[in-house]
Amino acid sequence: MTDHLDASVAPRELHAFIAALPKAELHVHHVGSASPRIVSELAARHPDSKVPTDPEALVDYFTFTDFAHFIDVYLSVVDLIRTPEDVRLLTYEVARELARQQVRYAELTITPFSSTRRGIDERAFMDAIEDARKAAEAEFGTVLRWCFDIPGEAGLEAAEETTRLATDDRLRPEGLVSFGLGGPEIGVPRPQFKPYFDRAIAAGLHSVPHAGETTGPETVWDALTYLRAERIGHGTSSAQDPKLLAHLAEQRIALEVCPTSNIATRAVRTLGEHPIKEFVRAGVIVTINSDDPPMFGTDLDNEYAVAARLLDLDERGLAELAKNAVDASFLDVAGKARIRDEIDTFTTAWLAP
Ligand SMILES: Nc1ncnc2c1ncn2[C@@H]1O[C@H](CCC(=O)c2cccc(C(=O)O)c2)[C@@H](O)[C@H]1O
Ligand SMILES: [Zn+2]
Repeated sequence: MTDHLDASVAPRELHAFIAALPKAELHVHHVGSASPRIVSELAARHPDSKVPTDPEALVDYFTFTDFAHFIDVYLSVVDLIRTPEDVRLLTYEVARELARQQVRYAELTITPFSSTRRGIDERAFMDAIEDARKAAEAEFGTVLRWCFDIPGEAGLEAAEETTRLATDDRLRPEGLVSFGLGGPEIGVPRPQFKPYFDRAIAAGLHSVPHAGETTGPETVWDALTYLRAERIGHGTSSAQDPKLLAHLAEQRIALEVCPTSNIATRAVRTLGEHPIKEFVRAGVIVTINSDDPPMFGTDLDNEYAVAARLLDLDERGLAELAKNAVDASFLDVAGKARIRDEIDTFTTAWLAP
């Protein structure tokens, strides 16, 4: 990423603080978190794939000309995940990477339709993610929860299948807490997904669609009105609509901001033009997230460093950002209090003379 607001300009002590700060991650995709090592290993196992087997070649492969190109490449990686064991390994390794960054709690967006339509047995899929979740919590101490998302461009068949997998009591995994909608927004109107979100919400799931990443603020309004969104994935274009910003602030609907993602997919031209500062100025709750970290050459720590630069934050400001994510999460009250306390204790100790 070449930008004059490169996160590497943040002082070294601030990087060390971020690396050790206990955090929560609310917007990170399962397949989009596959490390270069895992991607190249899977690519070598499947020589029919166009994904490079050399981790270094992946840097070029993960350079996107626009959002549509990003989704194309994303799906070529989805194609590499073919067995329940691939799913289990991927999930476990994602948790390891989150734990390395002191992530105590993460809501991982999973697209089960993409796996079941490629022939992975639905029962085996659920068992694989749950097995990895439990192992990760026991071994790394990181608590994982799932958001199942509809790949909107795949149509209402995908919506039906995702809703079924998320609401059928015999299938729905214990770790599932929310329901989302991802993929391209252009030509994929949000209102058509209302009946599916209604069913998911009735089954006790929280609504967290992507909106306003690649289209205007009207998509964010649609996500609020039709899909009853409790948080918004990205919501970048909300900055174009002061009434929307005021509404998000007043209703305490948090935005899941992923700065580097927005540059990598070319949703935003440069980091300097990213509207995160306008969100904060308008009183909107901002959380910092990594989206598809290896594909965008980033990780959650780097996103916090980017945020520190864009918002001119010191350690206390970064701790407040980390607490925003805890508060906006779907953890229970006791779970939130535990991580908030940990953040406060850590920050106080770090800043003590
Ligand atoms: N920044 C992002 N913004 C939005 N979404 C993002 C982002 N990053 C990752 N995603 C993921 O991409 C998927 C898209 C998958 C998709 O469009 C599709 C279309 C047709 C067929 C199939 C298939 O599987 O056969 C899939 C989404 O569901 C979402 O989980
Ligand atoms: Zn996303």
